[in-house]
Amino acid sequence: MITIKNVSKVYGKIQALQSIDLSIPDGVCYGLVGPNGAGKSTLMKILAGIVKDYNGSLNFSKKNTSLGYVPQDICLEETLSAFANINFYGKIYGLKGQKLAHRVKAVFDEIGLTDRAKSKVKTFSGGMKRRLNIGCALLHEPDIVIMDEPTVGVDPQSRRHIFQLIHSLKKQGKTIIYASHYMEEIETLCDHVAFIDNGKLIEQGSVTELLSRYAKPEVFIKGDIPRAWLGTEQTVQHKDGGWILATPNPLETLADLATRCKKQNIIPVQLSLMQPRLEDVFFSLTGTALRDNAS
Ligand SMILES: Nc1ncnc2c1ncn2[C@@H]1O[C@H](COP(=O)(O)OP(=O)(O)OP(=O)(O)O)[C@@H](O)[C@H]1O
Repeated sequence: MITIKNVSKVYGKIQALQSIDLSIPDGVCYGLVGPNGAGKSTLMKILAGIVKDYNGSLNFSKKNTSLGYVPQDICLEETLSAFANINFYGKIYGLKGQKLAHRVKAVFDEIGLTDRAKSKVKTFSGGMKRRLNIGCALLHEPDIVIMDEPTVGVDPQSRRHIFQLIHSLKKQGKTIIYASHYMEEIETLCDHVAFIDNGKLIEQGSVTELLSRYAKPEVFIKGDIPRAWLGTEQTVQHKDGGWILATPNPLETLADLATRCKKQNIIPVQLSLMQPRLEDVFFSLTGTALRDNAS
C-alpha cells in the first residue's frame, strides 16, 4: 500500500498540488485522471522521488519497494541503438553481467522490439520510442511501475502492445500507477481511479463503484421514431440517429418502450441500455468535460 498524506507542492506562485490524500493498494492498476496542468505529473514525480521539495508525507508499506518510472517526455539517446539505451538503463538500475543480459533480452521481448534492438532510436516511430521508454523502466523488475501518459502520440499497433504489456504486468502482481487524460484507457486498464483537477483531489475509488455512484445508465432507442412519441416528461437527446433517454429507472424505461413498440407494431433498429462512462462521472463532479481542457 502507498499512503499519500496531505501532499502539497508549489512551483513559485503555482499551486500544483493541494492537500492530496490517497491510498494506493498493492497489485492494482491505479489511474490518475485530470486535464492538462491538473498536477498528475507532479504527483508521479513525487512518488518516483524526482520531486523532493513537497509538503506532506509518503509511505510505502513494503520495505525496499522498487520503482520503475516512465516519464511523459521520451528520455532516450536517439543516436544510439535501442540495445545501447536499454543496456544503459539496466546499468543505472544496478544490473550487470548475466543478469543484465538476461533482463535486456526479456524486456526486448516484452516490448516487442527484439528484431529492432540494433537499430538507432532515431529510426523508430513515435510508438516504438514509447515502448522502448517503457522497457527502460522495467529492467530491474520493479514492484511499482509509474507511467505518465505512456500512449501520447502512439499508433494503434503500439497502443495495443502497451495495453498487453500493462495486462501482463498486472498478472505479475505489479502495482501500476497510470496517468492519462484518455478516459477510455482508464476504463480499460484501471481498477481504481483518482480524479485530479487544479491540483486538488476531486474523487477517488474503484472504477465500478464510481460509475454506479455518479453515473446512471441511459436508454437508447433508434428507428423510425419521432421525438413526440417519447413523451414530454423524459429528458431526451438526439444522438447517432436515435434518442438517448435520461431516466432514474433505466430498466423500467427500457421495458416500457419495448411494450409500447410491441403494441404499436414498431420494430426499433436498436433498443438498449447505454453503460455510464467515467467521462460522465468527471462531468458530474466538475461540470466540465475532460476534453474541454485536454489537448
Ligand atoms: N517545473 C515546473 N516549474 C513550474 N511550474 C511547473 C513545473 N512543473 C509543473 N508545473 C506547473 O504545475 C501545474 C501542474 O503541472 P503537471 O505537469 O503536474 O500537470 P499534469 O496534470 O501532469 O498536466 P499534463 O497532462 O499537461 O502533463 C501546472 O500548472 C504546471 O504548469
